[in-house]
Amino acid sequence: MTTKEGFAVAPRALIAGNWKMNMDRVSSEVLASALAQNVGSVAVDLAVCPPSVYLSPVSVVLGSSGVALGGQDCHTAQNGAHTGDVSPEMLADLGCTYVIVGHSERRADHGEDDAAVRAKAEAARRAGLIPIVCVGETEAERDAGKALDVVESQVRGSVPEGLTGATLVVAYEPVWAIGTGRTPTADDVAAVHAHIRKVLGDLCGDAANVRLLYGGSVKPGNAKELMSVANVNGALVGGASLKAEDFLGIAKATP
Ligand SMILES: O=C(CO)COP(=O)(O)O
Repeated sequence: MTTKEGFAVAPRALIAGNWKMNMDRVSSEVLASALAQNVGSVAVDLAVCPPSVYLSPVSVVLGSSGVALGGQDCHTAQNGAHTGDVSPEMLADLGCTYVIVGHSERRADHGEDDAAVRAKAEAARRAGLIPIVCVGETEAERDAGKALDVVESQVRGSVPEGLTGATLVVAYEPVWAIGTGRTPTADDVAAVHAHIRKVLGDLCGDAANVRLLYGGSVKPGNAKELMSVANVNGALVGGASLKAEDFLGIAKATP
């Protein structure tokens, strides 16, 4: 049986919260606890990506609730003289399932290019983590009509070859939609996601099963429309992932 998007077996949508550099220990635990208690009321997979210093307490609170844990970034090495960095093996050791790589804030603030992002995604696989590889155009690139070209080039440069629906997640996050309250139209999201799916066909054996997340100003109020777009298999949520009610509201609005 195949779904309208062509999945051999439709994966559940994934709603992942990128807490970025927010929260403190107690508020992290309170939020994680609310999600752990309510995960049974949603029909999607949930994941949270807290700041690395709070992974451990959040992991304890999540326990065996089924809410998955992820890192926000990782180094490529397993260990060594890399002051301030965290290896994918360390994330796995704390119970992480996922790690975000290539977020636009890291591409912009830390000069990470596609090759660096791909190396991180490969390192994540070495540690058994599922990389959430982020791509997305800037406003100037979209205005110049280059959104599809930019995203294609990022996918080809950042996604390692040979991954599958079980070992890769890709997040489309238009830079101009992050934290701005602005979102692309459903048609624009559909066009980019269909294009990413097509490009992944050259890189992955089962591109149809790779979950493609949309990220950028996803809120409970717009989640239903955005999450209903063809080839959208979930969301990477920033601001609205910091409140249990909003994050769960997005999860509940996701088909
Ligand atoms: O960058 C994002 C998630 O990684 C999106 O952030 P916002 O949901 O705050 O726009």
